Amino acid sequence: MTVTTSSFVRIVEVGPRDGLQNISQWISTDTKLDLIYRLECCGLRAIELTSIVSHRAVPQMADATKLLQDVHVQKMLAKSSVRLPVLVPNLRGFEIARAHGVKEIAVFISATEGFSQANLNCSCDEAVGRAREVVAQARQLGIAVRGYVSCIFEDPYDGPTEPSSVLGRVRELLDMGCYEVSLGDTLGTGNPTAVRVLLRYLQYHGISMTSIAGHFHDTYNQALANAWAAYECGVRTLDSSVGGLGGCPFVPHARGNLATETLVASFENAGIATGINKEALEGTAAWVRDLLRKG
Ligand SMILES: CC(C)(COP(=O)([O-])OP(=O)([O-])OC[C@H]1O[C@@H](n2cnc3c(N)ncnc32)[C@H](O)[C@@H]1OP(=O)([O-])[O-])[C@@H](O)C(=O)NCCC(=O)NCCSC(=O)C[C@@](C)(O)CC(=O)[O-]
Repeated sequence: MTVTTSSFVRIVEVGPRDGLQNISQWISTDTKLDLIYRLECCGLRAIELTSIVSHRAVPQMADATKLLQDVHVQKMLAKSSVRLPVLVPNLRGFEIARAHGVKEIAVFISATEGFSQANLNCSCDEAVGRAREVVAQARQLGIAVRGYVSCIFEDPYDGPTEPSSVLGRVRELLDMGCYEVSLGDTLGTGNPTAVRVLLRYLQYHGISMTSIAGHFHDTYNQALANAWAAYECGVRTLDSSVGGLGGCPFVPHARGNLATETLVASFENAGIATGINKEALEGTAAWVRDLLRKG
């Protein structure tokens, strides 16, 4: 692979949503807003703000509406310089997002049944149906939609995932109008070989890597290597979370995402631009670690 200084990778920061959603201690709305503001100041230009989901399922996201009403968030939403997706599982979540001026949402499905039931309380096909309704309405209103497919390598309840299941779900999301599909190694059991095999399989079946993002959890310290494997296969969008926060409440022993500061340092050191201020990001990561230590 030839790496030139004109190479670029786009980072989608998922810290305020995926990063925080599995933390049991309550994090105040002000602290969440502070995190979002700091991330923006680091130069991140795609920040997943929150999710509008059941407060019983994910208590940490219960203040999504309050967060979206914040004056600074409203100003950020009014500008077009930062993409600020909000995760929604159904039309109800979409309606709330829309009413608060959200210009981008993310819908999420699983490649596997066990996780779909645990996460969304419905089958994969039902989840696709809900996503389709949401995407149709969003598209009519000019709201951009990102899609996620979870459990690309393994499901915590069903075991290994068939690549054909991933392909089918990716196609469905793209066909319904998602501009990009983020592939979630939800358990973090992937490795660079598995990433290459899956991405080549998707490419072989006509999926363009320009419409794919990588979302790697770091359970076995493979997330950075997996990000590189994805990059080598042509993926130019990678999800990560400052401080390596993250995990899904419906994955037993879930571990964090690839840390944004690790991703940025590794790619910048290899001459691949991220547009992010490394020093400011390190400062924010230290702030996050301090915050969680204090509890
Ligand atoms: C999808 C449901 C709601 C279905 O839940 P359900 O029980 O099938 O649906 P329901 O319609 O019967 O609603 C249950 C309760 O949720 C409420 N409700 C219903 N919809 C909403 C909404 N939009 N916003 C707020 N509240 C809502 C509804 O009002 C009701 O409230 P209650 O009567 O219990 O007080 C539920 O299963 C849920 O919220 N699940 C949360 C899933 C979640 O957030 N998971 C974590 C994110 S996914 C992830 O982390 C993976 C990813 C994306 O990062 C990629 C990767 O790593 O793989």
